[in-house]
Amino acid sequence: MSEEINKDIIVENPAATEPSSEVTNLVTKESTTVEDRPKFKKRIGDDAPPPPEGISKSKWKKIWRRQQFVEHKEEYSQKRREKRKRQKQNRRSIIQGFKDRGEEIPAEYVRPPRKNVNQKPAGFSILLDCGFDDLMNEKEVLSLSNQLTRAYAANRRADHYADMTVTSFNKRLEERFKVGLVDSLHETWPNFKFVADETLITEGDKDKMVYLTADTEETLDKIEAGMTYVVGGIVDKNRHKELCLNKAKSLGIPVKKLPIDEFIKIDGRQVLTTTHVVQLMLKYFDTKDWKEAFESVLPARKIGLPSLSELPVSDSESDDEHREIPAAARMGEPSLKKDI
Ligand SMILES: C[S@@+](CC[C@H](N)C(=O)[O-])C[C@H]1O[C@@H](n2cnc3c(N)ncnc32)[C@H](O)[C@@H]1O
Repeated sequence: MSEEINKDIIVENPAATEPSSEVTNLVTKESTTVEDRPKFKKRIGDDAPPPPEGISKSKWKKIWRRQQFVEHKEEYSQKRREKRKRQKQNRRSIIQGFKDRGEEIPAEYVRPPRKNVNQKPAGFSILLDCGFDDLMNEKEVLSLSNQLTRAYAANRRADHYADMTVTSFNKRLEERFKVGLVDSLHETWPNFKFVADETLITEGDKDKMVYLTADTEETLDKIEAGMTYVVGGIVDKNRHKELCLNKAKSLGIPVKKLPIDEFIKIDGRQVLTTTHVVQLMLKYFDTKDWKEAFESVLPARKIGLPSLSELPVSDSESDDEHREIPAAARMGEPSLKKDI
């Protein structure tokens, strides 16, 4: 099980200390007594014992968290299932309440459809260059396969769909789809092909191609019909610096980065996940507004807004549905925080 899932598990902290004044201000002005104050959720690892000598506090937290997760895996899964069930029931009863009162169901309770029936072709192509199998470990290949399924889902929902192809679909990535993801029926996905080689990249018309990479000063201003955009299909925690830049250079393909600085301030590195890049391109093409695309696709924490776990929560489970979270998360897609 990935650390990603581990980190997302939050446990009630019965012995929670009083919230800081900064956080309290965010909560509610009426909360004056301790009993009134909303409960705070605490992440596993926050209550780790003091670190052994020679290990930093943050590293120790990670080790502790992983250990706790392994030991209590089944218990956590069970809690998660129960919580999801309660949330579902809660949501259903709220919706039923609106129906019973003959009121319109508010937008936040209406789930976006899984596929967009009014889609139009965008006229541009995306090549997901997955020729980096040898540079990933098993977990990263698995993560990449999940990212591809999310890229496909995004392409199904967008108002304009791109023509997408996964290249170098061989080795472990192919194996993963043929075994673990066999039920996804990937071979039947519309507008989403899988090819074993990379001739579409190596022999494509370079004048109509852009290889996207964070490692360049050239900025991509707009997404244009008729163009082919290559996005690196790799999860490497940026171990392999300038990998795609160098590949593009060696093939004579122009490189460009997303116009992040022009529109938002990103906390940390500007290397995004493959899926986020695809989602951003689709969103931009639909809206022609980079700011909106960045704000709706990237996780709040990444662009300097409070993340889910930092926000105070009330007793009501349904409050989870009202927090400020990116569109992708609102659609029930897992965070890609650790997936780059
Ligand atoms: C996780 S990154 C891969 C990082 C890898 N070390 C590299 O050298 O590109 C996945 C892909 O998303 C695209 N990408 C990530 N951040 C980007 C950015 N800021 N601008 C343009 N493309 C980006 C690139 O195509 C990149 O190969």
